[in-house]
Amino acid sequence: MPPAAHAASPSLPLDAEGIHALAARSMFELFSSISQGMFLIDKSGRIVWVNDSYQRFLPALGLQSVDDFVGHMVEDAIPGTQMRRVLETGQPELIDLLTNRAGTFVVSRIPLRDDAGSIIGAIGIVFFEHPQTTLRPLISKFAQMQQDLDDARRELAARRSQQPHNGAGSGQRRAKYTFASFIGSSPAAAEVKRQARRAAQSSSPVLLLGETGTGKELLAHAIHAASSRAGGPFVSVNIAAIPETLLEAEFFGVAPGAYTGADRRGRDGKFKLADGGTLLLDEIGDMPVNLQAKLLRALQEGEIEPLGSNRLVPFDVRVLAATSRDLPEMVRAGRFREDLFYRLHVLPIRVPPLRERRSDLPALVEALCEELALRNGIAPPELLPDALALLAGQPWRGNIRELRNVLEQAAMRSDSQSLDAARLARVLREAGIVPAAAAPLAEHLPADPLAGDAHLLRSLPQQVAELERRAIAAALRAHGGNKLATARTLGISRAKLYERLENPDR
Ligand SMILES: Nc1ncnc2c1ncn2[C@@H]1O[C@H](COP(=O)(O)OP(=O)(O)OP(=O)(O)O)[C@@H](O)[C@H]1O
Repeated sequence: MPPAAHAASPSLPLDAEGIHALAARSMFELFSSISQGMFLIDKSGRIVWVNDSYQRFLPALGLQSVDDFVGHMVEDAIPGTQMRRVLETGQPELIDLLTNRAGTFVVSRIPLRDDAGSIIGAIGIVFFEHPQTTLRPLISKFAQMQQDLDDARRELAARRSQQPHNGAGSGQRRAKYTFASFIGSSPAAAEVKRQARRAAQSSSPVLLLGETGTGKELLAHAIHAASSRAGGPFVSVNIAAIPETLLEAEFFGVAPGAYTGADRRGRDGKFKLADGGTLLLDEIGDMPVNLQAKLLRALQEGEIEPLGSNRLVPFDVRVLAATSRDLPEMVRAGRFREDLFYRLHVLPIRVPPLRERRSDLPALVEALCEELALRNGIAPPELLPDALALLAGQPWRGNIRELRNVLEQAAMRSDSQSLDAARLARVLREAGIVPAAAAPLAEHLPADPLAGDAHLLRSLPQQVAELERRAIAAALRAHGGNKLATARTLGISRAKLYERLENPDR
């Protein structure tokens, strides 16, 4: 039975048993006062006691008074509760997340036993409500630590691959994404994936052109992962992020003895690190003109000259380049070498902005919400139809990166799991975006409205293949990835489905 809610009596005998009883009682009182709420159930699962602070959750649970709570079976009063599991297993659950109509909570469930060790009931404790906001500092700290750990691991891998007995091709730098990571089945997304898959089969340079945040880097990873070099390293260098004076060493490396001090031993450049694999030259439009000539020479000769050395070192690297700048315009203005442009422009791929593939928005939102929920340890936010329509109306100049940031901010600032248009509009304004009018939900449209009929002016087999791809993707989504159910819905055999999935371009 619930202990009295007053301080422990000083008259208790202070033998071992008495101290134990005192400790148990003060722990109970401590938890009752520091937590957001606490209740007890008996061994049948009936609620027998609730403390005062818990009672403020009752209206959100749809209950009028304590009488609707105490005396009722726990699962009737608290949707989604796992208290019965504790009665059944006898195992405490020290920390768990519970989400129901009243919100998301960090909870503890502790079994209660009698002197003979039999379960006589359980204590339910709510430690935090709205962990998305109350635990935010903790979650951010954890995310930061995770980031630091990832950085340290990358650094370590980079150092190892620079050591002479552990070659750069040891495969520690792997692609982070595959084509499956590129979400979207709109005509524009399907076309860019088709071109990128083709590019993966070739060894020529690829130039990824598109606005910021459209997924150029993601596609570069995917091209590498699907290419014959997938077993080799994938190395990326962000030219815009490196000071001009350090770029040459970063690209081509430094010979031993070229510098005094810490760098005396020499250092491999990105071309060496990517040997046997793929090198992404990200933000190639930011390459200083004097280095453009050196890069062109390296690409033409297949050899680099580390700083401070007079030796040419051959490399075996497949080069991908990406930029959000207007490279042809830069060539016209004399800010980018024409010969280097043509050297890189062998397989150009234009990655479309989000506003040209608005019909991908629902799928992107779903994938991004799941990703951010996993990363932040929260339940994935759900967007109500008016919220999706609002997102569909925005120009998204920062594209998918901007969409992801907006969703993350909305999820972190919201106490509820479902997000409506009003809440999102507030987040957009706080992010400095004046919300544009909502647009009809893309999934109700026959095709991408901005694409007009242009997507129909292609060969029929191409369009049929595309329709098949979209139908397969939609059926897979509807069946949560279950291939047998997908094949049944589409009226094809499972073998045929696998064949199509493996070779979507047929
Ligand atoms: N089609 C997509 N599906 C899922 N996520 C995507 C997609 N495209 C981009 N993203 C995500 O959006 C973010 C930005 O993508 P990425 O860095 O590849 O863009 P970018 O075009 O290289 O941008 P920048 O030019 O600014 O470097 C990444 O987190 C990426 O995972």
